[in-house]
Amino acid sequence: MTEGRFPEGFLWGVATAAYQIEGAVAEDGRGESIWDRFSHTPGKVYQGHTGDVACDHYHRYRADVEEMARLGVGAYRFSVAWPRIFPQGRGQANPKGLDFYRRLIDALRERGIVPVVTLYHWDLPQALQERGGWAHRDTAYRFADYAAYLFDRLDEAVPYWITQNEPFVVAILGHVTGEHAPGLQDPMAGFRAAHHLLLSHALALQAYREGGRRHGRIGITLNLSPVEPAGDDPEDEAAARRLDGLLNRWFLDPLFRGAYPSDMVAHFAGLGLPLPEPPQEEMRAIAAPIDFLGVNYYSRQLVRHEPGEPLMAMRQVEGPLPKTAMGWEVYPEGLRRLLERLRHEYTGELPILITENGAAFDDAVSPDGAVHDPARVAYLRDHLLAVSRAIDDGVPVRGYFLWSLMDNFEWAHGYSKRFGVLYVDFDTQARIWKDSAHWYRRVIEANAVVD
Ligand SMILES: CO[C@H](O)c1c[n+]2c([nH]1)[C@H](O)[C@@H](O)[C@H](O)[C@H]2CO
Repeated sequence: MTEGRFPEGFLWGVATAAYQIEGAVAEDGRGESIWDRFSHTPGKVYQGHTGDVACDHYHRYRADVEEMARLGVGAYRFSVAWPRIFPQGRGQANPKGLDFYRRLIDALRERGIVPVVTLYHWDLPQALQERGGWAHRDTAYRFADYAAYLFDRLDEAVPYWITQNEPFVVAILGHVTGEHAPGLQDPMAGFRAAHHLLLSHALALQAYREGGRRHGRIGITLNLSPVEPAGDDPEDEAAARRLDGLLNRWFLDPLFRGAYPSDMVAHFAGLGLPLPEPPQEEMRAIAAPIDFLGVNYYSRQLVRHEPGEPLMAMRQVEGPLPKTAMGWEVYPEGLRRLLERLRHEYTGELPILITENGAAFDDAVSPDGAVHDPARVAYLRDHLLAVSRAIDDGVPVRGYFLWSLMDNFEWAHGYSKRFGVLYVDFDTQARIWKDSAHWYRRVIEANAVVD
């Protein structure tokens, strides 16, 4: 394959998530989510922004699907809002919630766009949080019930299912740093949540495999990054190994080796965090075969040893490379290296989908009415070239989902960070194609990186 070209049938897509784009948070029976609660809690989100309206996708989905068709994407990755399906997280289902996703999926299929459905993208029903949330084992079983409910009713039309989006972020930012909902700062709750998220994946996987004739493929999405020492001090290298152990291996090892990384278990035990030995049958279920691994890649992590930092004895440092509006280094080579590592250490010939890759930049509408975003075009081009090189080296990458279709609610940053290839004017809800959208359309058409 010549550099920059992609295999026949490569899946080109865009990605979004329910709470970030839908709005209509109290419409048609939807229940409250932890992000509704968190975003309405003063001081948690930039300038008090919430997902109450977001991109109003709940009402504008047909027009948004038309934009996807104009882009020429073959697939669309979106998430189902659990609180629309089960407003209390369990018990009584909400038919109007399911109906919205049926209409969305029908609109996609009418335009030849494959739905790729993420079951959980952070919007836990608040009622389940009040029963303990992900730190409570029962939530994993409620997730499996929710997943089975959707499998039984939507599987005929959904070729790809993703159980969890980024369990690391849910566990650590939601339960240890407190930057995300539910805003806890309790390391033991974080470790319990991490295990219950993996358990929920395992239980949903069992429900999929055992639930009679199923038509699709099922996997999980992890946020993964190369972790590098900021200097050549052996202590910095050890710190990098520790962050790699928590960010990457804490999830990859259970999924592909059936056990938590022993060096990290020992590290936390040494801190007086004796993690309970998980039942072996749970670890076996977590390691059950999946059909693909979803990889979200944005940048690398650069770390130094920091003796005073209580959990990891490390601190992340700013690197020298050009950065996006999030302050993340632009490091496309990291994506190629990550994919090579995955193939050699974990996934082998298992198909990989890049389920998120993209960048935020300070976009603005120019006097000519266009949105010129050369930095995003350059970011996307270089990362697609990295994917193409990995494929040429034999890594079985089967698809790429650009984050994101359109500017949306960027969690604690609210609407201050724009990741879309479509600019959203949140006052009018107008969608304006950025130069990167025109470029991405040409990439898809050519099935290759273009200038
Ligand atoms: C380190 O970045 C993470 O992997 C990551 C980045 N992102 C994500 N995870 C989430 O899956 C999306 O909901 C975010 O909107 C998106 C952009 O921030």
